[in-house]
Amino acid sequence: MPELVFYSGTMDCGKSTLALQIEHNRSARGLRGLIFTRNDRAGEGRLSSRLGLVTEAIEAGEGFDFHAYLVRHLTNGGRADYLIADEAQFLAPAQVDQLARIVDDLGMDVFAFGITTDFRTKLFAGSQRLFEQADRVESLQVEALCWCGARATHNARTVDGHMVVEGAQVVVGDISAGHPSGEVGYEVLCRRHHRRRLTAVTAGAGALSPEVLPLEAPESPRLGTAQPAD
Ligand SMILES: Nc1ncnc2c1ncn2[C@@H]1O[C@H](COP(=O)(O)OP(=O)(O)O)[C@@H](O)[C@H]1O
Ligand SMILES: Cc1cn([C@H]2C[C@H](O)[C@@H](COP(=O)(O)O)O2)c(=O)[nH]c1=O
Repeated sequence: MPELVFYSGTMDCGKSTLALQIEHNRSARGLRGLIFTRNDRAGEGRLSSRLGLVTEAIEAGEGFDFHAYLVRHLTNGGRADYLIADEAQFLAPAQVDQLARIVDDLGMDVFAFGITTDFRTKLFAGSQRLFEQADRVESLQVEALCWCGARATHNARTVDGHMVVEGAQVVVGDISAGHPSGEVGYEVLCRRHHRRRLTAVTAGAGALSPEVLPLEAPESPRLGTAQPAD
């Protein structure tokens, strides 16, 4: 049975890498896929992984109709055995419904990849609809880690390494400690540190270190940083 599968997680947990692996394995066996994305960091019409791999993709912007595109493609003699949609959190609910229709009416597997929640811990509309419509929701096996060593479950938006909680939901960007001054970046955190707005910079943690473990211990006063109230 064809399926709509949603691979969901935080930023930097390997979603795009997995999308490229699925594409590689299937095309190596003679299957033909169509690859879609929206707002990839590498630019329009690109699906890129932090491991350095990148492939061309069809940009599924606002108003793009997946079902109509597929029907046109097939009517014109094109072939498609499966479909990949990266950055699916940015899709509109109606576009996710089109993906579900492709599975049901055209009999194709659809693999969607996206982050679950935004920097304010709210579900993206595309992700919410995927949770509602997917046959399966899968977590990635490689866990992204918070600076404290715990599994990262939340995405923080940062400016100069400090977590911010105001701003537009969509700001394309990357996780990195080295953003130029004032530029928006992202950092993955555990819930505990997201709640306290404690990033690696504000916690004074350069790299994951045994000194910040065990996780149960209170944030060390050694760090000397003020902790925002809950
Ligand atoms: N230099 C590196 N060496 C090995 N693995 C890396 C390197 N840089 C990134 N990665 C891996 O790539 C993952 C991010 O992959 P990516 O597909 O770009 O994530 P996502 O699409 O979920 O944001 C990281 O979790 C890490 O496992
Ligand atoms: C948390 C959050 C993220 N984004 C953007 C930042 C990136 O461009 C993508 C996620 O890409 P990844 O391949 O999963 O790293 O989403 C955003 O616009 N708003 C947010 O709140």
